[in-house]
Amino acid sequence: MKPVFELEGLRVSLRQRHKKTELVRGVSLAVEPGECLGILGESGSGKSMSIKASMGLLDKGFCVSGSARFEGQELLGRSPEELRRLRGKKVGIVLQNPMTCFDPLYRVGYQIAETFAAHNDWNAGEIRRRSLKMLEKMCIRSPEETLEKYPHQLSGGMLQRIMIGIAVSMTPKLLIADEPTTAIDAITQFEILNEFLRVKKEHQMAMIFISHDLNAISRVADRIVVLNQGQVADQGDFYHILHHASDPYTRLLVEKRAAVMERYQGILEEKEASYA
Ligand SMILES: Nc1ncnc2c1ncn2[C@@H]1O[C@H](COP(=O)(O)OP(=O)(O)OP(=O)(O)O)[C@@H](O)[C@H]1O
Repeated sequence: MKPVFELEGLRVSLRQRHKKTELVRGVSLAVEPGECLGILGESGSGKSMSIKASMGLLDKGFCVSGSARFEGQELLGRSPEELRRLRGKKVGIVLQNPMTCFDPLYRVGYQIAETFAAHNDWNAGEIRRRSLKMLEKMCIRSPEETLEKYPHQLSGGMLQRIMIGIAVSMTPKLLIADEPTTAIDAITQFEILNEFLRVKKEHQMAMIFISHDLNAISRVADRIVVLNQGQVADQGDFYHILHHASDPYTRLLVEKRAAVMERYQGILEEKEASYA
């Protein structure tokens, strides 16, 4: 099957005065149609940088080389306008902090409508109908009222759900979620992950799910690529990562997860004992 998206030997460096820092050092990966690829790695491992570099989201100071292809077409070297059109329509992107994606000065409904209008030729009535339908689908109560609200009047979880809803409404070929559950509490995190699972099942779209959290990734990803210091350290399905990964860095992530689970189990047992 032809990949929807692939990176081949992607390199990103930053030149500051006379110093050149390599941030991404030859990353190769591919996402098949209908597949969810998890990119796992600790803060600073190059997860966001790899995606931003391929989608034209980096400033001029960065130097990008190698290859990034979407549906077989090279992305590196394309004009900012071409890449802007690609993002939003064919590639949906959901970022870590939904607050930064909404303008605090405008009502949520206006901002949804603006995005819909920028990528489609829907008239005002169609935009309103689709906005309400999207909010209902994302399980937002009182959709009509929500459209009238300003971002600060909604919770982080609600805004994140709306961001996913906007991205999915464009029926992109690829949905990229960069740490979409990091800035929200555990219960909302659980709901947002369910949302991704539902979208994946319903739309059969290719997805990239970026996270430093092996638990979160294991719920949605079919395959996981582990990044460490700008390089691919390991890859395989969750079972492989959990039981057969040989890379020391990957093992460290797995052990950390086991330690967290053990601690969680201990707290639960303590609580049960105190109730008894
Ligand atoms: N704007 C920037 N200017 C200079 N260096 C940067 C910039 N953004 C990221 N970096 C550096 O690039 C490297 C990779 O960062 P990247 O954002 O891809 O990490 P990440 O794995 O996505 O982690 P996080 O989730 O914390 O963002 C890190 O060393 C980081 O310090």
